[in-house]
Amino acid sequence: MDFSDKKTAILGAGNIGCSIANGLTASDIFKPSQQTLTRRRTDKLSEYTEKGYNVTSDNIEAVKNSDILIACVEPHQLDGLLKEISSALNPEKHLLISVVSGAKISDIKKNIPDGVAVVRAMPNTAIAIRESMTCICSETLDNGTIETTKAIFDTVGETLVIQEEQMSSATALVACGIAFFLRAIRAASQGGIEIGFSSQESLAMATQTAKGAASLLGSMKNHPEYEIDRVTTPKGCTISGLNQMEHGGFSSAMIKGILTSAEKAEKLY
Ligand SMILES: NC(=O)C1=CN([C@@H]2O[C@H](COP(=O)(O)OP(=O)(O)OC[C@H]3O[C@@H](n4cnc5c(N)ncnc54)[C@H](O)[C@@H]3O)[C@@H](O)[C@H]2O)C=CC1
Ligand SMILES: O=C(O)[C@@H]1CCC=N1
Repeated sequence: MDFSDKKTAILGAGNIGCSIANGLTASDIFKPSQQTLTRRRTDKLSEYTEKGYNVTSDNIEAVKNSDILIACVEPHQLDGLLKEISSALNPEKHLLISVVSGAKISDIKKNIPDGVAVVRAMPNTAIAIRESMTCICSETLDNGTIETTKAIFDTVGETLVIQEEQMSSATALVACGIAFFLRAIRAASQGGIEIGFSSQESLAMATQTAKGAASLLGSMKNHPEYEIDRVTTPKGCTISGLNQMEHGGFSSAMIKGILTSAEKAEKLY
């Protein structure tokens, strides 16, 4: 899909908003000059101004100058943002993509004019380096908005179209999930320090090993347990370590954490 004559506005350019902007630029689907970033304190976006993005605190101006709007504010800030931009929204022109956790499409539609296309997307911060897993949903699959949204997010990682009822679960697994795996890498590197590596060496070794594990699954398409079986030599040291981790509740802690995050995500708005 060609977006060369389209413009985007990231409304609320904080952590995920800036990550999305970086990813879109890295994918070359939108040049910085095609992207507007809004934030109340624009001084915090000076590096983006220098790179050629349009930076403003004026959401209405951003909406008027753009075709694809990506709402990236915190859940409690969403209603205020939507009420502010409502008069500038044009059903003939705008596609509104919300990455806001917990806010349903029906919630969003209460605050905007009839007919404006609304899609929800749930990316993660790895979108900045085009390695996001982004889950997408809309009310209807037949008006082209999903295709457009998918075409955008396909350039910055993998995408999956899901039902809206699954969106809080997706939030836990893919958006929060980045933090879960980062914490796992940190834990591994702490273990590495205890067995003799410097902090830097240990983190580099844990990071590359985690990347290798993820890439193995991505390339070979095998179940993790199949790949684990290839590492666990009978009576060897891997199974000893793995079983010790399970005695400590490793899998259980990850599963319970994901359930807790999904429940919280549902209540965020
Ligand atoms: N951080 C993450 O990894 C992910 C976050 N999300 C969702 O994205 C949303 C944003 O999360 P974060 O980026 O972490 O929060 P954040 O607090 O870093 O970013 C929100 C930004 O919006 C700005 N803002 C608030 N009201 C505004 C307004 N009326 N006009 C312009 N700017 C305004 C704030 O100043 C802030 O910079 C949340 O709803 C969150 O649930 C979704 C996926 C991943
Ligand atoms: O922690 C949060 O609430 C947001 C949503 C997913 C990632 N960050």
